[in-house]
Amino acid sequence: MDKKRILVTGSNGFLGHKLTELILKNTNYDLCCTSASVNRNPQNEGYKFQQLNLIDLEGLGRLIDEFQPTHIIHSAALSSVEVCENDPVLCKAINVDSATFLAQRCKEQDIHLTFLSTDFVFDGQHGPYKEEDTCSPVNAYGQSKLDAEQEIRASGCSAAILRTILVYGVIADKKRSNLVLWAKNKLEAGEAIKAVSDQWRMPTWVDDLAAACLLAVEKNAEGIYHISSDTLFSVKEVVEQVADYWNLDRNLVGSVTAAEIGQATNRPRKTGFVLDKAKAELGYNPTPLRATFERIEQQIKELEKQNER
Ligand SMILES: NC(=O)C1=CN([C@@H]2O[C@H](COP(=O)(O)OP(=O)(O)OC[C@H]3O[C@@H](n4cnc5c(N)ncnc54)[C@H](OP(=O)(O)O)[C@@H]3O)[C@@H](O)[C@H]2O)C=CC1
Ligand SMILES: Cc1cn([C@H]2C[C@H](O)[C@@H](COP(=O)(O)OP(=O)(O)O[C@H]3O[C@@H](C)C(=O)[C@@H](O)[C@H]3O)O2)c(=O)[nH]c1=O
Repeated sequence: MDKKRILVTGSNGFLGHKLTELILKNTNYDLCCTSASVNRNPQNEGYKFQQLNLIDLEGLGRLIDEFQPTHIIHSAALSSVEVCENDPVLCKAINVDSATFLAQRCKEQDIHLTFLSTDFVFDGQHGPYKEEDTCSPVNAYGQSKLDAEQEIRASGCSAAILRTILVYGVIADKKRSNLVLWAKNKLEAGEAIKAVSDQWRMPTWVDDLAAACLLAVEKNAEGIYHISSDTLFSVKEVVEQVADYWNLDRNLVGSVTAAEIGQATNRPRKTGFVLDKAKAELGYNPTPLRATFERIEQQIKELEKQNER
């Protein structure tokens, strides 16, 4: 059986690192990675890497012609809410126009597209959300992702749109922090932190998200799927779970409201997802929070050993 040829965009990113690691473990896949900067993944053998700015659509088209992917996992994005608010032109170019171009190419060349989207397509007034619930983004980032979703669906290409939430975990690139690592590192340093008490999320372990992407690839899945953990926590409760698991001082965990950190209007208050469709159609099975912490602890130790070599 011919190998699947997977092109991953945003390979230097949080999810991109995990996707590279997971895809390289499977001999049925050939991998090509692309990202705006030079390859930051220390796992830099066994696949083609092409540095490319996605604004260069001609260059992106040439890469697709050269690599001839059967599947594209489009993970690249301007993923900062604030940057997207401050630079709507750049936000549209990266988050919408590149996705639109890829969808058109995928339609023309019969390539399957997996697109990463977000809970920020919702307004956060009625979570947890099903895939068919009405979208009403409250920030430019969420709007750009919804616009991309709509362009992809209008293209008629074979596509899975995976929406996810507040991704956490550990990768080799220490520059890419996230809620869990931020809380763990601060509390281990004995530093007091303030966690948001009035935002509710179903945080997603990056390893589960990468696995979900490959489920979509394997099944040539079509449509929108909600991918997250299946327990709704306030952000502060997630941080308290981190303190409890790693036996850190809960008293260092203070409260802050979304309004106090300038996130009252530009972030949805309560999201979370109903996972029935992803579980039934993809076989998606999220890892419980504390079990993800156990795996993160093991991965941190493995990375420390690799760094000692
Ligand atoms: N992290 C989260 O909590 C969530 C993420 N998502 C979505 O999942 C996807 C992956 O997220 P995550 O891994 O956190 O993203 P990151 O921000 O960690 O990585 C995004 C990657 O996109 C690349 N990129 C950005 N602009 C360009 C450009 N102009 N040309 C080429 N590459 C570019 C960057 O490349 P480089 O580093 O080389 O410059 C970066 O590595 C994104 O689409 C995001 O919107 C959805 C919900 C939650
Ligand atoms: C700065 C700060 C943030 N927080 C919380 C707020 C927020 O819920 C969480 C993460 O803060 P951030 O602003 O980095 O993350 P935020 O931009 O809210 O996260 C989003 O990222 C994009 C890519 C998405 O698609 C969304 O699903 C979501 O994951 O940390 C605190 O608790 N205390 C703090 O001091």
